[in-house]
Amino acid sequence: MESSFEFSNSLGSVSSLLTRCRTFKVLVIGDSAVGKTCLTHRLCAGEFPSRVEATIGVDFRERQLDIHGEKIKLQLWDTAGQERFRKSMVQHYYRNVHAVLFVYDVTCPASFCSLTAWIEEFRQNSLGQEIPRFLVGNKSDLRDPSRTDSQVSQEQATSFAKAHGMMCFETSAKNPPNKCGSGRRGDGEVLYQQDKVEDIVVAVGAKLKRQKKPAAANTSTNGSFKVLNKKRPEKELWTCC
Ligand SMILES: Nc1nc2c(ncn2[C@@H]2O[C@H](COP(=O)(O)OP(=O)(O)OP(=O)(O)O)[C@@H](O)[C@H]2O)c(=O)[nH]1
Repeated sequence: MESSFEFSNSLGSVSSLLTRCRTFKVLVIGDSAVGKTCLTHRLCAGEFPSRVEATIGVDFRERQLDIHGEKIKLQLWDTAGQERFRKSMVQHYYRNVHAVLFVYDVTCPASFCSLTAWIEEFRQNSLGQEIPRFLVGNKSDLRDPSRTDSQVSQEQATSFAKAHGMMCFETSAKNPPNKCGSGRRGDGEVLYQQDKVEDIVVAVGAKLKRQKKPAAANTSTNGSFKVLNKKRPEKELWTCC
């Protein structure tokens, strides 16, 4: 009796091992107000939040994915863009990170220029590991074809991404396109592209799935350090799948 109980127990643990999904820590960084919180909401919950406040410290959201038959979980770390809300947290952000989304606002060239500083911070804190990085231009719904000078062009984004070895996307957390598309000027230059938000999570998931031996995700959610959170309850950790 006892041995069959032990046997079924061990079968249970084998099957739970087989069905357990790998968790990957994905850092979302960029200037304040580029839309990191809204984007992570959209990526995880499929909706635009009705109300947002500046992130204090970090917020977490999770998204489970099925990539070619393997379940994986992306743990998105929505970090504070404002220096005063992130100072003491920076080292925690980068601990055991598996991927980074660098976010800028396509209608705010200053947020694009800041990417160099964000990349430098990443470089200084990530101990030189080969971590997949993605560039995301947000707020594409605000693009005004008559004011291209005050916006970040697709060409700029593409060449920046290429120079830094990143995949590059342009989307809108508020009004995401249903299908991919692009806009061209008379001379054929691509001014913008439209990526579905889902394409971004799938690209991140697919890249991470291919990683042979991911490090364990950061233990932040089991209280390894204090997370300074916003006051509003909907910003707390939740899982959508
Ligand atoms: N039109 C438009 N507005 C957006 C979009 N994404 C975010 N916003 C708005 O941009 C503002 C800032 O959004 P947040 O998501 O709080 O920005 P954040 O980068 O998380 O800012 P911090 O927490 O300070 O780092 C809010 O007013 C949002 O409603 C978008 O895709 N389109």
